[in-house]
Amino acid sequence: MLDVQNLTVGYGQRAILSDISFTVEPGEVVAILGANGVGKSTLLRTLAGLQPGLAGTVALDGRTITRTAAHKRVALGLCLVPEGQQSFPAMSVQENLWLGASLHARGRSETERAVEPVLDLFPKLAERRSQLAGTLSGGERQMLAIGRALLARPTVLMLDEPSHGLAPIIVEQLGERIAEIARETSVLVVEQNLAVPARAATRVLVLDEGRITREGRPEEILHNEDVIHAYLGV
Ligand SMILES: Nc1ncnc2c1ncn2[C@@H]1O[C@H](COP(=O)(O)OP(=O)(O)OP(=O)(O)O)[C@@H](O)[C@H]1O
Repeated sequence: MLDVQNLTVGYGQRAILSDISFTVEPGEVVAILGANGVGKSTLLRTLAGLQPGLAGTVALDGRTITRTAAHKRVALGLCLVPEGQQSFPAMSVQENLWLGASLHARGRSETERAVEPVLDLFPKLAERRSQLAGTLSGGERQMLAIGRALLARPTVLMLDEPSHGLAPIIVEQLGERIAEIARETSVLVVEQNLAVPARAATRVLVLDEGRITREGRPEEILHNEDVIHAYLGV
């Protein structure tokens, strides 16, 4: 599905991550863990086509997209929800979702029908459908950002630190929703918080000093205190 081989990413000629290889298979939630500044956002931005890789290849469903423009990657099914929960603050929750649906849906009734599964997945958004997005809580804004991305019908959804700034109970709920999303859409999530991978990940990779240093099932990585201390500084 998503196949990343020997990817080197960075700024100018300065490599931040070197020789990164991994895959995301159908139905998987792959979590990439790493300390502040290790290059997690840089990796996702590169996969999304928002900045060029320095070396290596990226393929989606067998098709090489290493040099494909960002908007075309979205149309092919690779969607990024960046950190910061961007939506349109002066538009209501449902208007934000309608806009997300407009990539595939035609006309008002088709658009309204298209957003129903997202409102089912996030009942809080259904309750607040007429509220302005700018007045939502941080957790609700995150759900809205994920909901909008889902409306693009991605085959791989990439989430950049979705737990950032959220209360622990909301992070747990978010982890559960991500596990639900993975029944239809593969997920690649970068995190520092262990609660999201603990609830949703099928595989965990650890980034340290520019490389993937560990890879395993969540129970192998997340309960290994040496790994957690050494690589995440928590
Ligand atoms: N536009 C840029 N130009 C040059 N260097 C950058 C740029 N953006 C990020 N960096 C540097 O690249 C490194 C990795 O940054 P990145 O934001 O990818 O890390 P991160 O793992 O996502 O961090 P955090 O967990 O703190 O969000 C950092 O040293 C950062 O200062």
